[in-house]
Order: sequence, then C-alpha cells, then structure tokens
Amino acid sequence: MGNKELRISPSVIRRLPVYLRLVQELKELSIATISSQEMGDRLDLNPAQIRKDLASFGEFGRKGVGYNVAYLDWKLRQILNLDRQINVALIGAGHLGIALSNYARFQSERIKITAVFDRDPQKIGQKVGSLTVADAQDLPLYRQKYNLQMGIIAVPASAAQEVCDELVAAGIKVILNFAPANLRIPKGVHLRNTDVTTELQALAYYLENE
Ligand SMILES: NC(=O)c1ccc[n+]([C@@H]2O[C@H](COP(=O)([O-])OP(=O)(O)OC[C@H]3O[C@@H](n4cnc5c(N)ncnc54)[C@H](O)[C@@H]3O)[C@@H](O)[C@H]2O)c1
Repeated sequence: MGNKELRISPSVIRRLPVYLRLVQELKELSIATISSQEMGDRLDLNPAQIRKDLASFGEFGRKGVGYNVAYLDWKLRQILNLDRQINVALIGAGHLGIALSNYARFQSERIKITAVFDRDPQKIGQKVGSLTVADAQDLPLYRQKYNLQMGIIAVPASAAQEVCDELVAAGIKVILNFAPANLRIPKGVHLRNTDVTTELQALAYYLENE
C-alpha cells in the first residue's frame, strides 16, 4: 500500500467505493459522461462534496461536460488499488465464512478470497467452493506463497482477538472483522468492523410502537 491514503481523509476514502459502484451502474447503462449534479442526485450526496472528493486526486472532470465514466472507473480503481488482484485470507470456515467465500461479487472487483483457514480438524482439508480449508497455523506460509494482503475474520467473538493478532503477526495490515468484538490493533494496521446485529438494533429504534 502506498502512503497516498495518509493525505486523504477516511471519510473521502469511504465514499470512493460508492462512486465506483455508481460508475459500474452507469457503464451497464452505456452512459459515457456524468455531471457531479447527476451523481449527487443518484447518490443523494451534495455535488460540491463529490467535486471536492474527486478533485483531491487531480482534475478529472470538465466544466460543462462532467466526468468521463470510463476514466472515472479507471481512476477510482487506481486510487483504491483495485487495478490489481488483491488476495484475501479468510479465517473461519463456518456459516459466514462459507457464504463469503461463495460470494462472487468480490471476485469481479479484483478482491479474491485466495485462502480459507480454520483450526477445527474436521474442517481442515474440506472443500469450500474451489478452495481447500487450510490449517490456521499455516497462515504465515500461505501469506508468503499467495501474497495474501487482506484478512477477513469470520470466527466467534471469543477467538477474534487471537485471530486478529495472528493476521497481524503474519504481516497482514488490512483486516475486515465480522465478529462482534472490539479488537485491539497496532499502529499501521487498518481494521473495519461490520456488525449486522448492531445495525439491526440501531434500525429497531425507528420502529413505531404499536
Ligand atoms: N452467520 C451469520 O449470519 C453471521 C452474520 C454476521 C456476523 N457473524 C459473526 O461471524 C462470526 C462467525 O459466525 P458463524 O456463524 O460463521 O460461526 P460458525 O461457528 O459457523 O463458524 C466459526 C468458525 O470459526 C472457526 N474458528 C474458531 N476459532 C478459530 C481460530 N482461532 N482460528 C481459526 N478458526 C477458528 C470454527 O472452527 C468455525 O469453523 C461470528 O463472530 C458471528 O458473530 C455471523
């Protein structure tokens, strides 16, 4: 990973994949150019914000013409390092791990689950899609062999910190955690948590009381 992200705020980085998703939709609709106004309408975002976000990476829109969709696609992928294959280590070949391994959309986005690990002897050696579940102890070996750069934690909360530490020790610095646990990470490691339960709990607030 380059040091380019250090200059760009995390909130801008979070919006870039949203722009990229819109760009994919536009490509499917054979739309060749789009203005920041139209992007804002489609994404429910302020067009000035979009222009400012994109301008952080240089001038690539033209006044009165808008953004060239193909160029935007190329540029966003370049910024997000999605112009190359990113190999992912998935830890935990349980219900969620298997579902994630079979989720084809990652593949098309150049993010590929290249190795699946577990520590349960019953699971090690089993097939998950086209992959064979490996022993979690062998993570450092696989990390080198397959250039694993990203980790996904799909183990129970009780094992999540230990797995996180193993990923970090193996040299993986970018981690997505699905376990409902607050993980400690050293400086230089980037962690994102996704917790379906807390999302649902927050949504439950909006239910009307009967
Ligand atoms: N299943 C879901 O729909 C879902 C949704 C959101 C979040 N989650 C969270 O994702 C995590 C996994 O959920 P699940 O339903 O797949 O659980 P699961 O019990 O089906 O699978 C967990 C797997 O992790 C493995 N494991 C445990 N400790 C390990 C370790 N130290 N190293 C390597 N592997 C280890 C187990 O052997 C098992 O195969 C949980 O934290 C859960 O809360 C699950």
